[in-house]
Amino acid sequence: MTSETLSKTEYAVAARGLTKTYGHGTTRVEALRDVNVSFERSRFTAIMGPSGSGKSTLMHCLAGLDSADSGEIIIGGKNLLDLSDDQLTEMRREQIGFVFQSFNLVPTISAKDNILLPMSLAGKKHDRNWFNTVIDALGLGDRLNHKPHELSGGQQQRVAVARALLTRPEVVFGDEPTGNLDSRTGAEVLSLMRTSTREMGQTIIMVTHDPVAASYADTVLLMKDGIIVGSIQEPTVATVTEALASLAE
Ligand SMILES: Nc1ncnc2c1ncn2[C@@H]1O[C@H](COP(=O)(O)OP(=O)(O)OP(=O)(O)O)[C@@H](O)[C@H]1O
Repeated sequence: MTSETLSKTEYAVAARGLTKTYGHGTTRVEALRDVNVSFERSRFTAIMGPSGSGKSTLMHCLAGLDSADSGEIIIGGKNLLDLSDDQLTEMRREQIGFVFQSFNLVPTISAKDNILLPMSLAGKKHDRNWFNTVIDALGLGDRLNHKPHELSGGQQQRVAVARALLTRPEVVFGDEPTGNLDSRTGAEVLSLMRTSTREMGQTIIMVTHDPVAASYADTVLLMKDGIIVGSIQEPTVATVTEALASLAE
């Protein structure tokens, strides 16, 4: 498929022939070996696989945080590998949202200002209706004037999710977004992420080690040794656990 045909599809993110190698000689590691993958719009996808299988490398390359050696990555009709550094920065700011394990909120400003920060940095005004929709959906209405340290871990992560959703990015990437939360709070955040795909049309791609977190996704992609080796539709904790066990064999 060419970049032109990829950009016209219903995919929010698509990659073809992605390779990434770290190191040289005896320390050479092929972290991605000719990865071909497409992520449909409005779907929640979890990427799973054994340690070292290439999950983080794939996510970092797809999100433009790391550069692939070859291949193409199409987001919003553009091939990331063709963009200049400035264009890539703009793409990350406008088309890509991030939710990290460690929340990454600015401690000195309120929840509301944290949520608005990417738009303020881009010099853009936010759409008040959309802001209210996101805040209502995430149940943050009475927490907006609090600073991050005045919020629980779950509330802080909901602020991070709201911040990611507010720009209406083409895709939100999550890196173990519930890794620092207890199971009940994690379940709440995952449900909200799932709701954002169903009710707001958001596309989410999440890397996780946790079969419970993955069971909230529509699809689980399984990686091993730098390639995608399978997928599970409508995953359950049991099907994911079983698939991971068979990958480890
Ligand atoms: N900066 C780096 N320099 C050298 N090798 C690296 C680097 N980053 C990753 N690797 C190697 O690339 C391979 C894939 O790593 P990656 O972090 O993508 O795997 P992962 O599936 O996310 O692992 P984990 O589940 O442990 O986080 C591993 O063999 C890793 O050691």
